Amino acid sequence: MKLMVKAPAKINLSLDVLHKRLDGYHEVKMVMTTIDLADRIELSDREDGKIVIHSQNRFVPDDQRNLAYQAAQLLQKRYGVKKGVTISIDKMIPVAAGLAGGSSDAAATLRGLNQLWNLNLSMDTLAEIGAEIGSDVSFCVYGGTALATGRGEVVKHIEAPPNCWVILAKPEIGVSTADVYKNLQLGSVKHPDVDEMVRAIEEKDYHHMCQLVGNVLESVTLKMHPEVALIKEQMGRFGADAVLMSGSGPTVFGLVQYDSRMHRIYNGLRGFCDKVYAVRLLGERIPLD
Ligand SMILES: C[C@@](CO)(OP(=O)(O)O)[C@H](O)COP(=O)(O)OP(=O)(O)OC[C@H]1O[C@@H](n2ccc(N)nc2=O)[C@H](O)[C@@H]1O
Ligand SMILES: Nc1ncnc2c1ncn2[C@@H]1O[C@H](COP(=O)(O)OP(=O)(O)O)[C@@H](O)[C@H]1O
Repeated sequence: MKLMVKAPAKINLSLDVLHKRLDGYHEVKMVMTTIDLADRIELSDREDGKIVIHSQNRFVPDDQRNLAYQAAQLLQKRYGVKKGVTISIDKMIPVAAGLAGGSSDAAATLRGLNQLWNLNLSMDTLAEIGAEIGSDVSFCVYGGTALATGRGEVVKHIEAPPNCWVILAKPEIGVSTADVYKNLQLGSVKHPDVDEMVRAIEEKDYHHMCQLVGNVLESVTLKMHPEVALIKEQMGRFGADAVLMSGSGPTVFGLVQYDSRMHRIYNGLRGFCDKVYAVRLLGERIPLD
């Protein structure tokens, strides 16, 4: 049997880091939301028990390093599944970009295999399993919009943000999330007001939401890669209502409401930047297939 699943990217509208924990992770408080840029994943049953990854993208690992592979392996081991699976990843989300592409592939694999292998697990159980793969995987299991705390795996759902365009610009560099957290100097950062961001979203106050975007990891990545600051500047100049780096970067996103403004920014950035996209917010949770 075959199954297609979509794995949408996320952006962080607000990202604060509270402190470094004893386990080496950082305690975070962030608002995440899914966007209409998604990898497409095809899952095909195998009788030989093997997990096989196919992807045309040379940056996507085809072995145990792939987060989708890890998702399938965890389900096999935990639930004694004898079947295997071929996971074909049609990669649309840029890799190592701060958009949780790998985490979303893992989450989509969990949702899809739950169905393909008749496991009947709840979304909450899939999210718990996801947390073992990576901090962002739990959120990606549900999608939608959430306040994420802990190391990112404690997910509280909130309303979808007011709808708008999201323009994404990714320079031709990849960023290691671990390096960014390692270089973060918490004494000297400006903390965003995450609670106020949640309120603005729930009140569907687009302009207040735009005023509140903030990400403590931004200064770290900007120092490592000055081209990210240049993209931010360009997006602001072309008229985005809010401009912010997503996650650990290097992707910069801009928010706009009007189609005409979206086209102006999109066209202005193309040619200047490696990859540019204009997509809608998804905002709503992914139903259990
Ligand atoms: C920064 C964020 C924001 O959403 O996203 P990305 O930029 O990766 O998309 C996340 O916190 C990234 O989550 P994720 O990419 O799942 O991280 P993990 O695989 O769990 O961890 C990778 C490494 O980042 C560091 N890490 C991650 C999460 C966290 N709360 N504290 C940390 O210190 C650790 O060094 C860890 O070894
Ligand atoms: N399915 C996958 N898709 C993309 N990258 C993956 C995948 N599985 C593992 N990786 C590895 O994870 C790293 C981070 O990728 P990604 O999830 O795209 O970025 P980010 O954590 O910045 O959102 C990549 O460098 C890649 O080697």
